[in-house]
Amino acid sequence: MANRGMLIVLSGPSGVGKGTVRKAIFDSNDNDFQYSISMTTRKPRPGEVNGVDYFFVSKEEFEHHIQTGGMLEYAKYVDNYYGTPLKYVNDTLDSGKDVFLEIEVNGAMQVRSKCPDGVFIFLTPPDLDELKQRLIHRGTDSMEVINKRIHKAFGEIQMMQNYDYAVVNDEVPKAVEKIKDIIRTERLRVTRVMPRYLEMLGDSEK
Ligand SMILES: Nc1nc2c(ncn2[C@@H]2O[C@H](COP(=O)(O)OP(=O)(O)O)[C@@H](O)[C@H]2O)c(=O)[nH]1
Ligand SMILES: Nc1ncnc2c1ncn2[C@@H]1O[C@H](COP(=O)(O)OP(=O)(O)O)[C@@H](O)[C@H]1O
Repeated sequence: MANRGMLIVLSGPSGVGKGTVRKAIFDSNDNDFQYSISMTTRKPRPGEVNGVDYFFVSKEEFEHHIQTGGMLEYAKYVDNYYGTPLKYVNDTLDSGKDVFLEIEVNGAMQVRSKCPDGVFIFLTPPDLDELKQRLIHRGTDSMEVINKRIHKAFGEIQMMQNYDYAVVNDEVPKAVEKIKDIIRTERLRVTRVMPRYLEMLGDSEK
């Protein structure tokens, strides 16, 4: 049986550039992990496609998934539900492939308690003014929603200490390289430990 895959969790405040950085990672030709598409009750933004960006569902459908144990984690974020469907993550990890989640901090902490051996990466803005500028520049949210997201960002940034790594998203290509380096290092750490562990098992069986 293949070794179970590694779970990689990227989070950080809204507008920091998680989506941009994640897309750049997945567009690069050396990418070899799988993106877990989240479920949300948020309405699609122009250009967003169901089953590609998110699974867009009703509140009732989302709550049904929660009640039937179909979510690895979920959170309510600025009036909407967001969550990670459990089956895809489990099946993909079981097949030996690494899975990449891009989720907010409360969900990330739920994942951390269920899968402590995951790799938790926090993407942080150079400063809060820049974060606000990015949200305004993106042009997808009303000023009211932007202010709610910035307000939330204060608390989110304090959660950074609960992550294994923090990466500043000053320039996208640099952040992408740092994240790829982290993943490479973590993979080496696992494969370095494995043979020793297997050797020890072998010894004890002698
Ligand atoms: N807990 C959790 N958060 C999610 C999930 N999918 C997306 N999010 C987060 O929900 C927040 C809002 O997402 P969205 O409305 O798409 O806004 P955007 O990330 O700012 O473009 C972001 O912080 C996302 O990372 C998920 O499956 N679970
Ligand atoms: N390093 C960066 N420098 C400047 N702008 C950025 C950077 N990364 C992302 N952006 C821009 O900031 C806005 C928010 O990025 P996005 O990926 O949607 O954030 P998130 O998914 O974290 O909410 C977008 O307009 C994006 O083009």
